[in-house]
Amino acid sequence: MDQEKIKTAINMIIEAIGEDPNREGLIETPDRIARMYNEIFSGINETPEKHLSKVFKVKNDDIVIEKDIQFYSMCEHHFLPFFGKAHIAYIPDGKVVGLSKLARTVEVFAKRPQLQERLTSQIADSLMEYLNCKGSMVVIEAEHLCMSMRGVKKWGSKTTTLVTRGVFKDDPSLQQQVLNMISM
Ligand SMILES: Nc1nc2c(ncn2[C@@H]2O[C@H](COP(=O)(O)OP(=O)(O)OP(=O)(O)O)[C@@H](O)[C@H]2O)c(=O)[nH]1
Ligand SMILES: [Zn+2]
Repeated sequence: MDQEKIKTAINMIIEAIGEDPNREGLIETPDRIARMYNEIFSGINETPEKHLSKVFKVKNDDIVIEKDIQFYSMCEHHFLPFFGKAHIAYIPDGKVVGLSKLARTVEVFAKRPQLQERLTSQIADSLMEYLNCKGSMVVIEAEHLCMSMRGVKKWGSKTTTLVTRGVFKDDPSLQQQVLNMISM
């Protein structure tokens, strides 16, 4: 990531909104924002492959659910945060991953300029691709600051997205089982 370019751009934004980039409180702001972008956009050039390739062999093919994985992401339209919880379910095919790797996968895709729909499908697709599981289902519930602090200003509204892949795709009873377990 080009830290110097971010600093120059933020400096210009500060000037453009009619503020003084040299006043005490703002003087370090371009540098702070450059460091912050480095952190919150750290998933741009990452893939979850390294997290999902360390697997443990199992004999069963019973459902695994990791729910309430909290995340923060950035709306690509306004560069404002959206945040909430991701719930991941998958049906293994002879191998499972460490539970933390599911949360790491969420982080890789959340730390980019995003759309909630894309975030949801990227997580589901990467489980299919790297874990070769029989099916994956991802539900994300989130609040978008671009909906609450500006524009339409609907504070507290939530967006829910659901993606199913593999054996979950055409099995409403399996999907219902996951939804029941998520709401436990
Ligand atoms: N589908 C989807 N839309 C999103 C997401 N994040 C933000 N948006 C929407 O993106 C849209 C961008 O609409 P535009 O009309 O281009 O921008 P705008 O004039 O700022 O729109 P308003 O928010 O209605 O003021 C808005 O409706 C946002 O609510 C997301 O994750 N998924
Ligand atoms: Zn937005």
